[in-house]
Amino acid sequence: KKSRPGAAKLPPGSLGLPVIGQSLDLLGAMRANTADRWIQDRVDRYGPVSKLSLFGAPTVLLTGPAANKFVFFSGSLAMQQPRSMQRILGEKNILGLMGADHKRIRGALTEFLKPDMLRLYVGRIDGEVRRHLDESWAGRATVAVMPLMKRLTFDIISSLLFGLERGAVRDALAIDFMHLVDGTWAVPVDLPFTAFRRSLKASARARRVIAGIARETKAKLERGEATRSSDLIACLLTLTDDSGRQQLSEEEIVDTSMVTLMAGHDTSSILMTFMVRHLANNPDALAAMVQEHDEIAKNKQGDGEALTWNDLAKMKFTWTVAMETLRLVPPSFGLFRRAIQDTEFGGYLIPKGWQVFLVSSVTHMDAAIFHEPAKFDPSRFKDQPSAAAPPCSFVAFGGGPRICVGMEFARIETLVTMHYLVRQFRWKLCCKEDTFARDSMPTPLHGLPIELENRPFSP
Ligand code: HEM
Repeated sequence: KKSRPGAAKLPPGSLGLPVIGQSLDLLGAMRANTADRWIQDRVDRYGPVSKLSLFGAPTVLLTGPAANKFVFFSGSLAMQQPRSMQRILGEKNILGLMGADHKRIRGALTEFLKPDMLRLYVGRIDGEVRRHLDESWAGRATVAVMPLMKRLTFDIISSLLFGLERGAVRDALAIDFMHLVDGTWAVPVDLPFTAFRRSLKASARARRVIAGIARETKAKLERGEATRSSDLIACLLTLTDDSGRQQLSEEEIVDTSMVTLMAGHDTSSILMTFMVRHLANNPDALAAMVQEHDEIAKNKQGDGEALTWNDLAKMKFTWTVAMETLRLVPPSFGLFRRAIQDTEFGGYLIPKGWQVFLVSSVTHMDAAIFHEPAKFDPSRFKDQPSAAAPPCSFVAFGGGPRICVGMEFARIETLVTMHYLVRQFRWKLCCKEDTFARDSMPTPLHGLPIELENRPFSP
């Protein structure tokens, strides 16, 4: 029998110091890469549901597959994005929307990010990856992987979003986005010389550029020089409601583009960076990947022929390497929600207005779900690539109605990049320490410098 909300009691734990709570402790642990331990210690002490306070709000910390399912599907929880993020990405950005508004914008994004549409863009991604490797990797003795991957994923997403080719506009936008990301987790006080002020300025510049591109694209569509499948912005501009009116306002189109630019390059660059690191430490996995990609290359007409959708379908082992990398180093450490009404989980009350903080690492490192969880072992995802584990156990992309809408896109760009990387190069890590800071995304020491060599022999 379901108990009446209000009958349950608050979870165990302490709310800590006023205002500060445990935020500084947690942020410190994230920077020292001991946050997984920090969370596990709390779970050992209080169980999978406990209270604390983070970023100025009383918070319930949740971990484990049942908690994941609750957070992904509960109607009592709303998305919680930091105020700083909302100011920077725009008031109408999808992360802040709920109900019908969320559905409409998510529907518009899905129109563009669905496999049927994405298969048209494999060639364009292929071109971006090859050019990037030729210009920034080939012939160098050492490179820092993370900044290069950030630039590559930024170039790919801006090409697909706006058809924005290389050049001064794209370079300026890339720099604005670097500043913009710095302020998304800042205290949202607009004062001179703060990261937040710099971020807001970068955001305003980026928005002007995007609004300009939207106007140009609209004119091109009217003149018949662009079609709905030209790029995301053309796709958003051509969506109409039942009465034939444009579905999204200009503000919504700009905000949606801002989120997609940010969400669409920061996370996947981390995945690719950590794949490079894991492959350097795991020669067997690298050898299996090389075999997979050599096999695909054999069926191509010379070096010039771009990869196709069918080639990507053959990169099964490579995707297990990506999944295993995401399990060990999920780009988002945790997801935030807010209770919009009193609700209950695991016999405890989550009062209206409280924050919920869902941490994925406890699930990903649970030995009952993933045998020998500390071991890098792509084969655990072999038989059921997307669900080797029980439901809601692999949560790097979230789940439920707000599961990452760019998952398929991330898969494509990762597979294309890895194909050319393992075909062309061999590498060694320059830093032996296997550690990274979480800031809030995983950041390897010095951007992961590697020694690079051309692959001695490509069959
Ligand atoms: C390895 C790469 C990626 C990872 C690990 C990742 C992870 C996630 C996660 C965990 C969420 C859910 C957040 C939550 O529930 O609080 C999410 C949502 C989202 N992601 Fe991704 N993401 C990746 C790549 C991308 C790409 C390439 C795009 C765009 C092209 C993208 C766009 C989005 C958007 C727009 C949402 C919000 C969806 C909504 O609220 O309905 N992501 N992502």
